Formats: sequence, structure tokens, C-alpha cells
Amino acid sequence: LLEMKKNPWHSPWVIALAVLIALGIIALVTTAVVQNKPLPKKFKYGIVLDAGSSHTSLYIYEWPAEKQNDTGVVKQLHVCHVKGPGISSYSTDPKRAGASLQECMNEAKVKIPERRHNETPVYLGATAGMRLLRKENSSASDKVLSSVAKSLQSYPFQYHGARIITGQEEGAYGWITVNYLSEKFKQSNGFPSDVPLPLSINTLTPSTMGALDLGGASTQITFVPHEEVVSKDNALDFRLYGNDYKVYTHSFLCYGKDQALKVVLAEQLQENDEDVLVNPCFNKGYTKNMSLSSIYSSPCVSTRRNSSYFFHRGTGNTTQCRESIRKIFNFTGCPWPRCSFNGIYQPQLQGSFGAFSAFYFVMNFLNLTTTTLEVAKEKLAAYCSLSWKDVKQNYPKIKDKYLEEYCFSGTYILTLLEEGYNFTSENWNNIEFIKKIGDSDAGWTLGYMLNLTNLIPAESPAVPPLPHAGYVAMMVLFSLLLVVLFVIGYKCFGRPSCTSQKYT
Ligand SMILES: Nc1ncnc2c1ncn2[C@@H]1O[C@H](COP(=O)(O)OP(=O)(O)O)[C@@H](O)[C@H]1O
Ligand SMILES: [Ca+2]
Repeated sequence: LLEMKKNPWHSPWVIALAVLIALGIIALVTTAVVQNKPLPKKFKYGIVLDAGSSHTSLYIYEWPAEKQNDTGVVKQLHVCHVKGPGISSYSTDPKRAGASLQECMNEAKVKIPERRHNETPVYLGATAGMRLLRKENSSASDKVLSSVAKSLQSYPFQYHGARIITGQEEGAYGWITVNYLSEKFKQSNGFPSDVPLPLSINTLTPSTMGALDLGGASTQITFVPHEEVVSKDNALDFRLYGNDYKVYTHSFLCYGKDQALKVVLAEQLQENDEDVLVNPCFNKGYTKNMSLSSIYSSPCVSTRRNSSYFFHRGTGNTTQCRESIRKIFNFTGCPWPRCSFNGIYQPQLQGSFGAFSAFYFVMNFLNLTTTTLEVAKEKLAAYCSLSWKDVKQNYPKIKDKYLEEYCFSGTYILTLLEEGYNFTSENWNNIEFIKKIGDSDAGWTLGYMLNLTNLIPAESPAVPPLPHAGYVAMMVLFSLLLVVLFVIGYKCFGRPSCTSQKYT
């Protein structure tokens, strides 16, 4: 009996055992914490050059290597605007096209850590300016492309080609960009990915955002409609993160705002024989001597006249301006259930839209990004009726080449959206005019890189049941619990209050 009452903690074996258990628990906690501490992040980089009709921009993207398949992890690290015009403007002196990229490429060498240079892909995609040049003079467009290719290959990055992307790609990648950045692909439709879905899939897939891109030479509209896309030329199928998307897209060549202006001017010149063009789309008091070749050299313009100059004079009247813009849209002869214009199929508009590039630049300048359609029309009419002198005075810092065209561009945008694409007062506020989402610019370049670098998986990636922080927290919690139990055991073991029942 005496033996039994002796405090067991006085035995060296028991003490050694207790110390070992305590050490074991400490080791367990330390290992869990240390092992799961995020490693210093390894970043990967990618470069995309957007060779637009009016200018070229170089984008650098960055993402943590270990998370590359998640949505929303690729970010824009830097953008560099190439000095001078778009590459298609160098058609008569192609060497200068390649040379024009040097400054931005050198900047990329500084921005991206040197040890990552040889694993960093560089892509160049040219859009509507080069599509037009190829149509006009394909050998000139080949020379320009070879020149930029040669220039890009002289850098220590991984060259992945310089090509003219199609209008469909331009629309599709813009749509991928805005939905990737606003994390629309993350949502699940609630169905396990291996369960086949019914045919009307677009009503079940998580909602996405449409994309509206206005460039200088072309414009794109891309969205997921509720109805089936009946025209094969406008249909795209994607499987992204375990969901199927049936996307509608169309790119209108010559309906970018710079080419549309040329077509409108040519149309207006056609209407009178004089060498004076009285234009309601420009502010009152605006005058300029213009060469006709600047208009007639465009492949978007088919009319011609003999003189070489004309006198351009503004009258600032949006109602009349809209009348003359409407003439470049053909609203007759739709061979489909419904059309936007020029006999091009367009399903019923669906959901919200992000409108970027020149849609944003122009609407933002005119302060029309958050108004109703009616207020937008009123404010635009007021802007157009300002005299050119007042406009110049009010905006001394804005370059003339943009400033002189805002009345035209604003009217063109409202006409394109309302009469072309059939937006109404009711769904006008579904359009969000955006420049960036987070820190990344809205545009086709990010989607292009995500696709070519396989950064968007078709199936949703397997995720561990617990997030990292949760896992560490659970480990620490359970270990602490063990320690507490152990301490209670220790305090209790030798006491009669704990042991009395046994010994009496
Ligand atoms: N600050 C600005 N204000 C108005 N328009 C702008 C501004 N910055 C760029 N733009 C216009 O945005 C358009 C960009 O088109 P771009 O991407 O070069 O052509 P595309 O996509 O048709 O190949 C051009 O019409 C250009 O004039
Ligand atoms: Ca563009």
C-alpha cells in the first residue's frame, strides 16, 4: 500500500518519459510551422506587345510560380508605351518598326530579374492596323512583321512569335482578360465537373461579363448569350476551370474610331462638290486644311475625288453628326434571327459588359461613364456645342489630335452602342466603362498570354481540403491541446483528489 501511494513523478523513468513527450510535442509544432511557412516566392514573368493601329504598348505580367493555375494570380507588373505610331505606319520603311520597340524592350530587361530572362516568353500580337495593311499590301505587312520579329529576337527573352491576330481572337482574349481579372471563372455552377450538363448550358454556367473593345481600326463585341449562337463564324467554345462557355464574338474591321472617322469624312465629302467640308461632328470654330490622301489612302474608304486638299470646318451639332454617322451602318438585309448591323448576326444582349480602350478614353474624357443614356446624350450635345476656342481653353493639357475628335468620337460611341449593338436606356447601365481591373489594364493581351502559356486550366485545379493557414492553425491547436492535457495529467497524477477513488 505504501508503495502505491508513492508519488510516481519521483521515478526517473516517468520524468524521462514526460520530458520526451513534451519535446515530441514541441518538435511537432515547430515542424508544422516551419515546414508550412510559405517558401520565398518564385515569380515568373511574361511579355506581350500589343501592336495596335495607332500605337504599340508592351505589357509585363508577373505571377507566383507555385500558384500559376489559380484564377486572378497573374498581374500586370508594368506597361511601356512605345514612342511613335503603330507598326503598320512603318510600311514604307519597315526597319523602323523593329527599332521603335527597342526602348520598351530595354525597359523590360531592367524590370524583369536577370536570372528569369531566358525563361520569360515574349509575344507580339498585331491587330486591325496590320490586318488592313495585309489586305492592301501583304508583302509590306510581311516586312513589318519580320522587322519586329528580328528586333524581339535580339533580346535575352524566349521569343514566341510576332503575328497578326484575328478579330475573333482579339474579342475572345479581351473577354478572357476581363473575366479572369474580375474572377468570374472561379464560381462553380454547383454541379460536379464530371456530371454531363443539359444542352442549354449557358443558363447554368456561372455568369460572366461581356467585353466591348474600341480600337482605332476595329471594334469587338464578345459575350455569353442565353440563346444558341447560330452563326458558326461568331461562335467560340471554351472549357475553363471545369465550366463550358459558349461565347458570341464579332470584330468589325473599319469600325474602330479612327477608320470610322475617315469613312464618315469620305461620305460627307461625297455629298458636296466643294473643297470645304462643313462638319457637325467638330466644335464650332474648328478649322483645318486636310489632305484628301489621309482619307483616301485607307482601305476602309472606297470613294475618290480629284483635288488634293479640303478645308474642314466644324459646326458642333450632335443631332446632325449622328445623322451622318448613321450612314456608315447598314441596318437592312439581316439573314439571321437578329443582327447588329451590316447583316452580322448578334444574339440578344445578355448581362453586364466591360467597355475598354477607346470606349473608356472617350467616355471618361466626356464624363459620361456613370450617367444614364439620356443624360449622356444631353451632356454630349452640350460638349459638341462648345466653341473650339473654349474647348482649347478648358483643356490646355490635352493633345489636339485627341481633343479635336472627342465630339465625333462620343457621338460615334453612342451611335455604335445604341443603334449598332442595340443597347437601350434600360440596359445602358449594364455597361461599365473601365480602364483597369485591379492593377491590370483591360485589353486582349493578358488573355492572349494566359492562353498561350497554358495558365488557364480546362478543369478546376484540385485544391487541398484546408487552406494553408487553416492547416497550420489546426496543427498548432491540436498540439496545444495535447500540451494542456499533458499538464493537467501532470498536476493531477500525484494528488489524492485525482487518485483517491483508486486507493480507497
Ligand atoms: N487619351 C485618349 N483619348 C482618346 N482616344 C485615345 C486616347 N488614347 C488612345 N486613344 C485611342 O484609342 C484607340 C486605340 O486603338 P488601337 O489599339 O491602336 O487600334 P486597334 O485596336 O484598332 O488596332 C485609338 O483610336 C487611339 O486614338
Ligand atoms: Ca487595340
